[in-house]
Amino acid sequence: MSLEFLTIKNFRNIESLSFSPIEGINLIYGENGSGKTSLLESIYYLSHGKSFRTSKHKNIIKKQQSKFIIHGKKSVNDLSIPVGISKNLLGESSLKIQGKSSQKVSDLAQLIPVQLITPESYSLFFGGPKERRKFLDFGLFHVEHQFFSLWQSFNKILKQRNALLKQKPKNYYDEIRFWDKEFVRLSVSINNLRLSYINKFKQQFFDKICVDLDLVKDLSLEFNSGWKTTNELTDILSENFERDLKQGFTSRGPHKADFSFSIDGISVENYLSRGQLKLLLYALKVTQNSLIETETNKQSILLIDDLPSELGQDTRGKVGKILAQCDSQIFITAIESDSISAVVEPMKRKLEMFHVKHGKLITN
Ligand SMILES: Nc1ncnc2c1ncn2[C@@H]1O[C@H](COP(=O)(O)OP(=O)(O)OP(=O)(O)O)[C@@H](O)[C@H]1O
Repeated sequence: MSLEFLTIKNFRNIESLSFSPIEGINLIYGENGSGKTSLLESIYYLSHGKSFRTSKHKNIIKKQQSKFIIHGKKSVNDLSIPVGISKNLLGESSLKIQGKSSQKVSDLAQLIPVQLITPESYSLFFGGPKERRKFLDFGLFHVEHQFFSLWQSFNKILKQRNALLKQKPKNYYDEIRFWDKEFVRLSVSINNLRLSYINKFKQQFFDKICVDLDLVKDLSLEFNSGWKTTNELTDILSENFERDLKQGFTSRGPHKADFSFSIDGISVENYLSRGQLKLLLYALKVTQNSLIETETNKQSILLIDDLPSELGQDTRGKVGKILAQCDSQIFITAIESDSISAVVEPMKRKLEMFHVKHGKLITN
């Protein structure tokens, strides 16, 4: 169930590169600016249909070239499924799965669950709720089949509701009241799926992934649905109607959901050190991948950019113990090939090293 082959053309500083990753740990190492992150970025692009570094496709296409191409083969139950994506300077994309053109990036995403950890990822704890919702919904997208279509339908209605609140056309009050029935129905369904996912997540996190991690001893995880669920959402929408009308958007609902971690009532971002927050982040991502793996039978992929950055030897060992808890195919970048030995040692998985220089793989 891993990515068994990858070809990249005209992506950042990579003119043409092909390689066969292994199912275990793939270490991509090389000097600053050699193309390590670009390689990870291409795998991320193949699954998400976008970059994690920029929203401008022109930045990604190799200078003086007209388009990039990423092609991969994913093994699924003894089948090798070819997948590919390309984009040109005009922003036109082409997406293929098993030789057939597709319009939906979500088909690619379903096939290849890819999560990313970068040195900046711990901002998940500091940033706004949007990032945390994205994290949660990534798991739901893979684990709960109905989630994606419910979420799409909900967003259509939310957009419509917000437009009515902003523009206030004739009869807007009756129209909003009409749409609110569906708004509430979808909100409750989405919230139920999220609650059930959070419960599974908590179990996996506390009872499996973090059993030996002192860091989480007094940790608690709180989920906020986006409205006070002890009250009916219909009543809450009515109570907030005047305020929503003034603001021009809907202030309560599953689009406002969030989760937070605290230790003895203090939020983790105000309590833990940066290294500890990074460790917690690894635990969250690994929990998510291992849940996807147990619930769906898919092998997921974990991309880790610049793993050694800011982590001491002891913490690297703890990262290794956490990573050992999932069966994901792992891609790690580092400048020095020997800098991740403390991480790899407790994982007890096969390791293959790939040396990148000037956008090319070189054999030592
Ligand atoms: N569109 C592009 N065309 C050509 N080269 C590019 C393009 N975009 C970025 N580059 C260059 O690609 C190189 C590789 O960048 P990348 O971020 O992958 O390096 P890295 O090996 O991860 O480095 P570091 O260890 O410093 O993070 C850089 O020198 C960058 O300037």
